[in-house]
Amino acid sequence: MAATAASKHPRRLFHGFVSDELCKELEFIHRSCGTVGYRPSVFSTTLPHLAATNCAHLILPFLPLRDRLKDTVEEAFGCEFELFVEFTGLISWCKGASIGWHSDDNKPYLRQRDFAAVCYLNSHKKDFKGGLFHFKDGEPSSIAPAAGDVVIYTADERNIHCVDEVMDGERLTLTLWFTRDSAHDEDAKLMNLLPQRLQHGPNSFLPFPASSSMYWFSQDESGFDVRCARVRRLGYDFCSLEDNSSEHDSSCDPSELLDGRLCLGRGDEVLDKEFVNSLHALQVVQFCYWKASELATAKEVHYERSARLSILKRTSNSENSVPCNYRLAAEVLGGISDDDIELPFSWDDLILGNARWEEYMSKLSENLSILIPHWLSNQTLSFVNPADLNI
Ligand SMILES: O=C(O)CCC(=O)C(=O)O
Ligand SMILES: [Fe+2]
Repeated sequence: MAATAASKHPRRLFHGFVSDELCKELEFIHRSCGTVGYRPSVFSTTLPHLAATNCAHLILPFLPLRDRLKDTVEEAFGCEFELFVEFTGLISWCKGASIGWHSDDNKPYLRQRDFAAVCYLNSHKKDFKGGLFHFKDGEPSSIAPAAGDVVIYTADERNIHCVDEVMDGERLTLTLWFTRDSAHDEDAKLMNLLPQRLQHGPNSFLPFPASSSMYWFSQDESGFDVRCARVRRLGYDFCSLEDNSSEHDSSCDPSELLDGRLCLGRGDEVLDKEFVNSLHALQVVQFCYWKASELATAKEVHYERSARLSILKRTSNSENSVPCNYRLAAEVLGGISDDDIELPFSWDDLILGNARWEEYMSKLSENLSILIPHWLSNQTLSFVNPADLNI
């Protein structure tokens, strides 16, 4: 009987729960802010990490979905108690990542987890190979991730599950766990980090990188910085302007160069614009990738009015010296080799994209400044349209 089956394995699968546009926006956030994750071949972007790297404004796009998931879980499982979000994170699994049979509350430090929600942000076969999800018993028994679909289930032994090894590409999810225990409320943690943001002022939307070890992916004595790998994947690289590079202290850790001012290069050219650090440049490049088709149609109109930035010839001094194994990066992040990277956009698109990135970030940042005092007084991070707050 259906009712018995549902109570034996309380779970639900929803198709088309997350819009394509939001899937792409969250992918942009992950590819421009993510760090190396807690398991091999995994990258993650958590909300506290965004707050800690001066990107708290990038929490806003998560919130309406986060609220909707909480309501859906409470309703689907008939919760007569309040739920708290314990964890919200973008998680990507690359070649070689998998997880065997488990329940999500199966460690002493995970006992507080009552429910899970996994939102698939990209699709099996199209974006990655392998990575199918299976429940040990009950229906549905297997899920081929498709962008926009969401599976929710109880975190206990009624929903033992596993994920097949990812064979190629990057499998991206937004994963949330919910708890009845207010001591594990993620909002409370975030609330402690947000007031710092108010001190920086509403126009402070430039990212601060975390420690360079958080971006270092290592495997078998080799490795790469995920920020370098991700700009490289879109055809660019970080470089310094010639005059600056001669001043670098050769004894310093090359990864620390990624914390300071740098430029973007492509082939033998360098754009004459300094970004405050690698995360800033990476965000602009990833933003252009996200908005590539919009930028391609908008640029004719734009160039009649805008002043162009110049493109310089690269010199040997401008190479950055972070020792990345790009072959390993290409293997881990997707089957694109160094020789056949497709360039999705031109310098012109990048210049226009940089202006659009500033508009996007400053709007989010302004909204965040309106919302923080409201959140602090309510002690919860639920989504409200800033225009309705009448401040
Ligand atoms: O990404 C998925 O499909 C599920 C991942 C999982 O089981 C976990 O993170 O515990
Ligand atoms: Fe799991």
